Amino acid sequence: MKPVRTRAVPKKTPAKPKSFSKDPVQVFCRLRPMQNESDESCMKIISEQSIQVTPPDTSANYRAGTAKDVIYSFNRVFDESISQKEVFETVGLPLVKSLLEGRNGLLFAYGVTGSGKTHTMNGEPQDGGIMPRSLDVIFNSIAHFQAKKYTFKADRMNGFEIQSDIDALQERQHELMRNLESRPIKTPRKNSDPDLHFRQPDTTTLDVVCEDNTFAVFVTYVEIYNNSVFDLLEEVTEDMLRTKSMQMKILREDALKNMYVHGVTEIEVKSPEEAFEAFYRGQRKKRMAHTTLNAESSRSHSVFSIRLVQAPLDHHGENVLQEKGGMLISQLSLVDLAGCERTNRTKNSGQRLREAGNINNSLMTLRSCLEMLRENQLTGSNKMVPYRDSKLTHLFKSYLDGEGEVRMIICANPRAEDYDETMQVMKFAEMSQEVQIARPTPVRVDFGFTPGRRKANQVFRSAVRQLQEDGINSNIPVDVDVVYSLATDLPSLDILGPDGAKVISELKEFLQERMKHRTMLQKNLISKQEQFRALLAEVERENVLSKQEVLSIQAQLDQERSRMRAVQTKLGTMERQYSTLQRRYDEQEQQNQILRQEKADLELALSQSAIDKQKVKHRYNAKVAVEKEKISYEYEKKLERDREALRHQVREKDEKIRRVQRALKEDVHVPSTASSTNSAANVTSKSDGSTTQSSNTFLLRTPGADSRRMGMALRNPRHRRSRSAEGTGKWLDHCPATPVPLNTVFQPNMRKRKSVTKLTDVKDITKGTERYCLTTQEQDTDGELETRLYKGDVVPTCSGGAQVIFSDVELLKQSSPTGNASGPVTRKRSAQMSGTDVAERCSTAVEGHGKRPHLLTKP
Ligand SMILES: Nc1ncnc2c1ncn2[C@@H]1O[C@H](COP(=O)(O)OP(=O)(O)OP(=O)(O)O)[C@@H](O)[C@H]1O
Repeated sequence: MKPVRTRAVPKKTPAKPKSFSKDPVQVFCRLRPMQNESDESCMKIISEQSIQVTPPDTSANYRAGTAKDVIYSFNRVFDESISQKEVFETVGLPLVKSLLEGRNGLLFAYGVTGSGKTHTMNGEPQDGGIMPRSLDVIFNSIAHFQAKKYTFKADRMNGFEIQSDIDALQERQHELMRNLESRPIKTPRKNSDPDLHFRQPDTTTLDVVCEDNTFAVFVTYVEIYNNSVFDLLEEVTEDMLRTKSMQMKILREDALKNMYVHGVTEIEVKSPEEAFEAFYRGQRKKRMAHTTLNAESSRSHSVFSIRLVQAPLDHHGENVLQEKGGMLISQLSLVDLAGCERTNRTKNSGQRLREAGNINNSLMTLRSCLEMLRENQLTGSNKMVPYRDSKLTHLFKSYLDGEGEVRMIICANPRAEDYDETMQVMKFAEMSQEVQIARPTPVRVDFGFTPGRRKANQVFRSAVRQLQEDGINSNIPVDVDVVYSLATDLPSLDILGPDGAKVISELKEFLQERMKHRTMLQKNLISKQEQFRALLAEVERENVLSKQEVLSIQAQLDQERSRMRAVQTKLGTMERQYSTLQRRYDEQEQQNQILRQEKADLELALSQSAIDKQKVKHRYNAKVAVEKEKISYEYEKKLERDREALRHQVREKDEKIRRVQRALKEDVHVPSTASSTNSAANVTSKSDGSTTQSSNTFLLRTPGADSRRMGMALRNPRHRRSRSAEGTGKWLDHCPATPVPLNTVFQPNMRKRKSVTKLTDVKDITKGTERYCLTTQEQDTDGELETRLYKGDVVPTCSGGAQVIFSDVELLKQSSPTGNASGPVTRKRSAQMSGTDVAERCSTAVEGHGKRPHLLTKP
């Protein structure tokens, strides 16, 4: 059977002017069931459209004393027992219908964290949410009208191109080869991934599609995380997946002022299952996290977009018309917003806290945009709406500012703990209902083709097939072209009888009909010409816009290239600097290594030498102790011997004296034999009173025998002054207050000195004094005067005082010429002072004399 040949004149509907009719944002509210039976509810549904919220005792309102019941009204309120299907039919299905009819739609799921947004949007495989049901309905509705894959191809500027059958076929073959050759990188399945085998598809079919069109479905899935857009369907390497370093996407505006994600992966799907496969692939990359309030909380806003592309079939009702103008693109965006949350409840920190901050900020911007839109619409003002403050609002600018059907489903958890946050959500939702959005008006171009041509073609083809099967020649041409003719053929003009007038009137009628028809065709032609001109103008406009866009993209590209070059140069410089620094660091590290080694060696040597020193010290201490003992023993013995000798001498002297006395008694005049025995003898007085002395003799006043008579020592050229105190330093001469005059030249030679008899001021010893001399005088065992000079160096101490380190003892001793053959004065020097004696003297010296200094008894 030949398809119906119509006489329809091809009409092209001119582009409709922008619709000025507006619809408010439709808002629905869904309560989720309580988790625990013991939880207190703060919400009560009072009608299909209204809900009452009562502040619990724990709420901020209650505490502030401003608590009161509030009733909120929405397009519909769903209670806890509502089914997913019912929610879909009320909220989602009208949007799917609009999509199939070529209108754009946007659905937000908004609410506090854990209130059931994801549950409402996605649901479970057994009981799907709005998204899977929408896909089911779309594919059910276009099932028989789908275009072959790759008939439509995304042009990456938010538009589509129609490919020829051959190109589409080639692409299909390439895809097949690709799939055979390489296994695509698959994101690992999570345990939480649903098993689609148990899926219960929605069987609803909408009978609104234009049957003479062909359809294709494309899906994109993006997330807005920390105010950046990421493509969840982008093919990523395993590394990128592991490190979650996906590339950020930018938002752009197309020629028709629609916002889109530049370079987003748009996948053509031929069945709901293919769409789910893509969705769950993206879902695995979506940022989810466990929080206090939700075990699987979305940390980003996710946008799953379904784009439906439809284009009319040609006049045969068989192939897609290769006219870009006939294409109609509609989009449904399903947005699962991340839940608003108060950080003091979630106890989030670190990355979770930053995410929560970004989520709350973007939701706040959405709120501000809708508030500003409402204000502009109510007051007629034209304040700037801050779409660009957040990627979320920027992406949906074309809906809010332009055309589209916007709906919002508020998910609420009725438990009392969520009251404060839920109130904010409710207020925002109620306010949103006052925002008006322009009603979308799909522009369909009428090419004047016969409606129902697809069906006619199908019937015709099946008839041809049937004829062929029956063996009948079925080469029947198909022609459904529009017929342009003035009318049917002229009626017969032969006037054969008296009824010629009738023929003439018929002819007249025919001609009038023809003239009418001609006028109609002329009008039609004129209107077609106008439409064509308008179409041409539109095409030209699009062309100009495209050229402008190309130019701007070109300029951007150039800019990007030059920026990239600059960055590369900088990178090169940085790399060089880095390698120099790295080299220096390595050298330094080597140096440090060597120094550390040397330090370790030195420390080892030091500890070894300390051990050696300790050993030597022990050895010498032992030796010194032995020597000391030995010397002291010998000294004791010698002392004993000396005493014995002295006693012997004393006895002899006594004996001599007694003999002298006896002799004196016996004989009063005694010759000058006493000169050899008298210690004060052999001094002759001169007439001028000066004293002279024979060589090698002294006139000495000993404190013992001669009592305390003073006299000048005779000078003996053989004797020099003591050199023991020579030197440049300043001396502190510490001598007794009343020294026994020695009458000797053997005085210490202190050029610079300060004499003290008592050390009362520490400054005496600390200020400028370098050397110290302590003079003591005492009697020896023979009763002779023994003068000792203890000399030492003054060394400052760290506490600001001074200490004296004795280094020398000088002994000045005199004895009677008769009692000691070795001479009248014996000078001994000793550097061997007992440590304890020196310390005693030293402390006495430094602290000052409280009493007379001790006299040393040891030589
Ligand atoms: N209406 C409901 N019926 C049954 N279970 C529900 C319902 N709403 C939510 N739930 C359950 O509550 C839990 C949290 O829900 P969901 O993940 O959808 O919350 P959300 O609002 O998306 O949270 P977030 O903003 O943190 O991502 C899930 O286990 C979900 O199955």
